[in-house]
Amino acid sequence: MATMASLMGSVLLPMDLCCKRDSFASAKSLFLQDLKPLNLGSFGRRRIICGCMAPIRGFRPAHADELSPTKFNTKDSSKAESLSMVREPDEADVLIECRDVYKSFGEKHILRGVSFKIRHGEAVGIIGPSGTGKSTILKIMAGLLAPDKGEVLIRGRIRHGLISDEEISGLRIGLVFQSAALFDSLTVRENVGFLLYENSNMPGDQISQLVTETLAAVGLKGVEDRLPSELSGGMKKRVALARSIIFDTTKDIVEPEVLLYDEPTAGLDPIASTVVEDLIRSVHMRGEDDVGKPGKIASYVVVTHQHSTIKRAVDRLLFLYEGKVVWQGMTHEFSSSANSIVRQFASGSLDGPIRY
Ligand SMILES: Nc1ncnc2c1ncn2[C@@H]1O[C@H](COP(=O)(O)OP(=O)(O)OP(=O)(O)O)[C@@H](O)[C@H]1O
Repeated sequence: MATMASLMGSVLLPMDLCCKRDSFASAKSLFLQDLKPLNLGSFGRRRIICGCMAPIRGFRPAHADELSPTKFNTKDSSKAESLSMVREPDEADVLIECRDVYKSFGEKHILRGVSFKIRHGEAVGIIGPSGTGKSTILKIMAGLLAPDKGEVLIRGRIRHGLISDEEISGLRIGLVFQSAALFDSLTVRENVGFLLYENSNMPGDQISQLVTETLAAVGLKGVEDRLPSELSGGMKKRVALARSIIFDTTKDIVEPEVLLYDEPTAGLDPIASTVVEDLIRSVHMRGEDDVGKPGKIASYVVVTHQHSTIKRAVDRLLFLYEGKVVWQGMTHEFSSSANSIVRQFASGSLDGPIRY
């Protein structure tokens, strides 16, 4: 059974099984087999491929009525004023919202009412002790796992169940797992262009050109024909990132993309970590990629334990502990927080409310 998968541009790829096959065709057939452990078998293939990518047209936020200026009598200024005071001004910028999310595995109650919002343009870190559910919440955001209770809203619309092209619109969600998770039997070109070869009408030479451009954006040149086994760990992570940011440039509408990174710097030496942290920044819309173009990722979320990644790659932090977000704030506020849980975690002390 695949223990890791990557959701890239809304598509799941099997990871650790790929090395057992030696052809692109085999990888394609594994693609669907591996979805079954994730309980996605009932979805047709097209639906999985297009999950999270339904057209933005006709998009209507859950609170569209409340937000409408015609909802309230404008003469009732006190009501309008009190509403404007409680409503956050940039609600329309929210791309993903987790609202009171619960998740258990058997008797283990992992998430117990997790709520937060990811806004357009944000770079957010999720931190917290081991086993507290950070990867679990990423998978729930990506649509790989369904919450037991609570809601995930994608651009204001509640997502029902797992990824499905009919229910989610206007947002691509990419999940980049800790291991680079490449198809070992495919070349770098085939890995990076996998979705486009499989699901777009783009001609092969156009995909190949796009692959080369995307690899250049993450600082890789001349590796298209190599196999993953011929790359260093850091290069593999770059290839995985290229695979998650490539998209069909012939489409009329390109939805914003949120990238979810699960421990992207785990296992890397400090310098290699810095390279990856800068890469994460560079593909973000506020950054600049390796060829000097502005990045295209609208927002990203990084689960990490690494102090350097917290400091270098994210602006805002969510601290998850005992199934809830117990603290959130800007990265620079983290080390000076008075919250005893945060203080203990930041100092690595054995004394404090966190027990191992
Ligand atoms: N599919 C699953 N089935 C059973 N238990 C699971 C499953 N997925 C996660 N868990 C359990 O849920 C808990 C939270 O796991 P998760 O990987 O989300 O934690 P985490 O905060 O990311 O941990 P770490 O920082 O160590 O990576 C763990 O105890 C884990 O064993």
